[in-house]
Amino acid sequence: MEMITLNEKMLGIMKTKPAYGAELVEVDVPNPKEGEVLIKVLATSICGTDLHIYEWNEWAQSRIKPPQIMGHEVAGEVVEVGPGVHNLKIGDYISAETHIVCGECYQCRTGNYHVCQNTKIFGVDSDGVFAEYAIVPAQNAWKNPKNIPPEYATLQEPLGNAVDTVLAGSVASKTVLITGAGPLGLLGITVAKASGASLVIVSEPSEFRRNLAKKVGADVVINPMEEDVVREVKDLTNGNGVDVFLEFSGAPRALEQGLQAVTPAGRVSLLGLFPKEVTFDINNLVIFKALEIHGITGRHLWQTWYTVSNLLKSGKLNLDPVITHKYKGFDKFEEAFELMRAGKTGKVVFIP
Ligand SMILES: NC(=O)c1ccc[n+]([C@@H]2O[C@H](COP(=O)([O-])OP(=O)(O)OC[C@H]3O[C@@H](n4cnc5c(N)ncnc54)[C@H](O)[C@@H]3O)[C@@H](O)[C@H]2O)c1
Ligand SMILES: C[C@@H](O)[C@H](N)C(=O)O
Ligand SMILES: [Zn+2]
Ligand SMILES: [Zn+2]
Repeated sequence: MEMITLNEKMLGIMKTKPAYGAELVEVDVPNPKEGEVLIKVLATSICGTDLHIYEWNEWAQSRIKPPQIMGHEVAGEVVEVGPGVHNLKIGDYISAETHIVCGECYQCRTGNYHVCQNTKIFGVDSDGVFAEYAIVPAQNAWKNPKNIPPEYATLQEPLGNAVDTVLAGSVASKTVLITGAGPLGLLGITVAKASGASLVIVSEPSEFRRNLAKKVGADVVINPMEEDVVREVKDLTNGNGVDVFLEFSGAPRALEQGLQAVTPAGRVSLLGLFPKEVTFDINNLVIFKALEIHGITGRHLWQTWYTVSNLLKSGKLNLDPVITHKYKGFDKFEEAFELMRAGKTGKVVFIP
């Protein structure tokens, strides 16, 4: 095993108890076991899932077992390599695919790792990366080029969600409606523009996020609380409706409007998670329109990481306006979570 001298203690944001919030605690720097590496965290970002864990919603109560270090989006440098790791060495810069798949179930053995029946999520089902150091399973590491800024490299995992949604079909030269300009919708906008969409229309109730959507590259923004989304979309597309509808909000009304606004035989990709069952006119809005509909979950693992990495290297992604908050250290983590809760952020990044 390769080793270098490290601090013995580290600061980390820990879900210490089954209740609202989290605590900044000092804990031992962990040791990598068989098949694992220890990284020094260079940047880490907050995902909506971390917010749910922070808020301790129903899903978090059923899944998370405190005490646990939170966080799963990361860019780091390998500082210690555990036994049996041959693909990584000290000094490598890595990020992490968060879905740990079994490789043995029907889906894995037929190439559908993104829906592995035994998926464990790193940072959700195990300690995560909101800390100065973190353990990453070597099989889930993605090697980063050294010239990618850590605050971009940490966004690759959620960028993968956006890539799978936007690029589940072609967008080149097409007209696109995106509903929801939260952190993921914002990433979706830049992926769609970088991939050649001719017109990106964004529906988002929050003025703050509509402004961000504009800065990221949306051609037109609509406030669905005050404007008629379907009429606006039809007016902008010669009455035809958009070629592609990408749902990033999880709002039932947005789903219905998008299905109305997409052109017959158009493509629909659904990433947003709805709070409960949704009712809509499936005959007229899906079947008679002959829509192509995709459910999107996670990423198509490495295939998606290659696409994300190529997009980053192309320099075509406009990520700076998406990163609205950058914190040095974790001291102000409560402020960061509360701002995110209030919808007053794009992506929030910590530089430990
Ligand atoms: N399928 C997956 O694998 C996966 C992975 C990660 C996140 N998600 C889901 O993706 C969605 C987006 O994630 P996020 O972090 O950006 O969430 P978010 O909650 O920050 O963003 C949702 C946005 O939708 C907007 N919105 C609300 N009602 C709307 C309406 N009627 N029309 C248009 N927009 C509306 C909100 O104002 C908000 O800005 C969430 O539902 C999240 O749970 C899915
Ligand atoms: C865990 C979840 O937040 C993660 N971003 C995913 O892609 O599945
Ligand atoms: Zn996440
Ligand atoms: Zn599997």
